[in-house]
Amino acid sequence: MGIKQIYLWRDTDSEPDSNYHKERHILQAELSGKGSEKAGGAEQQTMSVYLRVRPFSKEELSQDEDQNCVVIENSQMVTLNAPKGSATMKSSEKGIGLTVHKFSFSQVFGPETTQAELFDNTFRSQMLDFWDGKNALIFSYGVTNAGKTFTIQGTPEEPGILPRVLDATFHHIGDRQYEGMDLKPYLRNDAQCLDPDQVDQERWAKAAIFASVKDVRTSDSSSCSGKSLSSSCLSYSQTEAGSSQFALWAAFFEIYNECVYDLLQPSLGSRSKKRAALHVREDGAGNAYVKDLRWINIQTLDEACKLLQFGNKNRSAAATKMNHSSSRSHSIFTMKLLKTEGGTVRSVSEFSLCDLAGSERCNKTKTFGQRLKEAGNINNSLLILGKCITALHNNQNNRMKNSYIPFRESKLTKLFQAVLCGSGRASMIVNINQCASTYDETLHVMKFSAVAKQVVQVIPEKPLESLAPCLVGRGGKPLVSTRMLEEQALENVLSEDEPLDEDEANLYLLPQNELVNLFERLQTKLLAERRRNMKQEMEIRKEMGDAMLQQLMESEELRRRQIEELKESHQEQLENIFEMYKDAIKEHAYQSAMDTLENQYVPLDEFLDEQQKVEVCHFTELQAGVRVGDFIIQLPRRVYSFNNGPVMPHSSI
Ligand SMILES: Nc1ncnc2c1ncn2[C@@H]1O[C@H](COP(=O)(O)OP(=O)(O)OP(=O)(O)O)[C@@H](O)[C@H]1O
Repeated sequence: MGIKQIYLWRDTDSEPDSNYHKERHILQAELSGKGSEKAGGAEQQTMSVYLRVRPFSKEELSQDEDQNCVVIENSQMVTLNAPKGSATMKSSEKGIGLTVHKFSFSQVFGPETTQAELFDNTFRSQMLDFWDGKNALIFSYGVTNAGKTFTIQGTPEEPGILPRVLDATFHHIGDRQYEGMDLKPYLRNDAQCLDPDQVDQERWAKAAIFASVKDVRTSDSSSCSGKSLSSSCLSYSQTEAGSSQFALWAAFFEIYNECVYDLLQPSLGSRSKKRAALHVREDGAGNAYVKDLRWINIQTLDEACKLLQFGNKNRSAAATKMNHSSSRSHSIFTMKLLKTEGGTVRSVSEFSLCDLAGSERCNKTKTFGQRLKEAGNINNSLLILGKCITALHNNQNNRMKNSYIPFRESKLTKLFQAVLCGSGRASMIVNINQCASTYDETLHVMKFSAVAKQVVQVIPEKPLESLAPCLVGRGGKPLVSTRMLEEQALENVLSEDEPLDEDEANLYLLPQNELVNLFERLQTKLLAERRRNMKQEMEIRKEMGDAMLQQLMESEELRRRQIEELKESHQEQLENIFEMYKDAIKEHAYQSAMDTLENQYVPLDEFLDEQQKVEVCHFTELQAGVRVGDFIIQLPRRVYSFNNGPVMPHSSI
């Protein structure tokens, strides 16, 4: 396969300082060949994505899993051939998709690659970054049983990347171990100065973990043997001279069903107790960290291995059809290296190794109930990791159109957001097996990694956060002003790494009047710039004002039209109601008239009878009236004759 072998640390006879710088230079030269470039003091580099193909196991060979599905073309190219019966083959028979896929990687490692070869050719540059105060992240990705844990942790006989990084780091520290245990990582990038009580607590916590590991070690096989790897693999030299000292702290946690659990919590042994999930919070600078995560100070490889062993015991593992002991959680081992000088913390760097849960999809693993929920959460966080990587890549391709990157949608991506965005170097190891039965899942993994490979990381030469860790005391109160630390750090950057360029250096040689002129010119420039900015701001404000006014007018017009329409419809309704009333009144009047008529109706016979009666009555009255009239006429005469005797007929009174 022709993998390049580079044993940089073998040269133990030469000067330590020169060794270190020589290593850096060679690695930088290597990196420049792998697509890294420098722009404005920042290093731009596509994310390193390595492929590791694991060998077949005896059972797999006996089950006819070897169907030439994975063919390694060269050190960077691999071909996948769809086997008969796979979904990919069936789709291609229907005319959808291809049966052959080619993928390229930063480097491809075949089944015969040893753990040492893999480590030497991949992650050393990140380890040097870590020693240099920068952050690093490695994550392993692949389906269950593809060799992720083997690559990250390995076995006692074949230690993986993590024990190798630890071993190399302890060799790098050598006798410059900061024994005090009173400087501890705090939040994401800061350090805390512990008082004696707190130091005692740290010691007890550490002792409690190690006490329980002793029992485990006899029964459990550990991936990390605790014996130095230097003799078997590489020899490391102490690299930097000077008064620096180092303190290494480690944490081990897992993300299971979107909950973060501390794997270094001793109480986890008891099955009845429910584990407490930890919260993911943000520090003042927006960096995510796990609140209340247990950090243990480790001073030897043996201690580190015990931690790993302790955490592994706690790791939640659930049976699936594909691999009975498969891990169903993302496990993350994080180291923080505090570099101190004269009681001041110069830098805090972080190195995380993330062993992702198997990436298989639900249907394949035949999962139900709790397992289905697990699979859903695992797939979700991996899906979001994929989405983040795709969005990062898309944004880099099209800088005008920045799309949303969903870092916050899963704990995993939230925690690694800073590194993925360039606060450190991130790399990915893709693990695959060659089995025909898992071909479709493997193809899915390969497609995901193809996108990841295109993500460009812009890593500042000196990330500011690593320059200025804030030292805090009990309760997180700053002990030293951050500004002072920043100034000191800036001073360091200027004095050590960035010699003044020619123009800046010449400034000191200029006579005073020229300096005054230069100052005035700069001041004029500054004023012009400010004026330009102000003008721009005013234009923007005006544009925004106009747009708002326009919007207001439009909404007012809309409202006016709505009111008008409402008025019209009300008017219409009123008119209708009025018409209805009018009709009702008419109807009522007619009805009343009819009722009255009906009440007053007299049949004709009755009416005629009645009329006759009336006439008879009238006649009778008339007759009676005549008689009365006669009587009245005769009355005076009668009265006279009564009084005076008989009177003359017809004489008037
Ligand atoms: N490169 C390799 N050489 C030899 N054996 C390997 C290699 N890679 C993996 N194996 C073996 O294959 C098996 C599965 O590997 P491992 O447990 O690392 O898979 P995994 O991807 O981590 O699975 P899971 O997702 O379930 O954790 C183990 O027995 C391991 O020892």
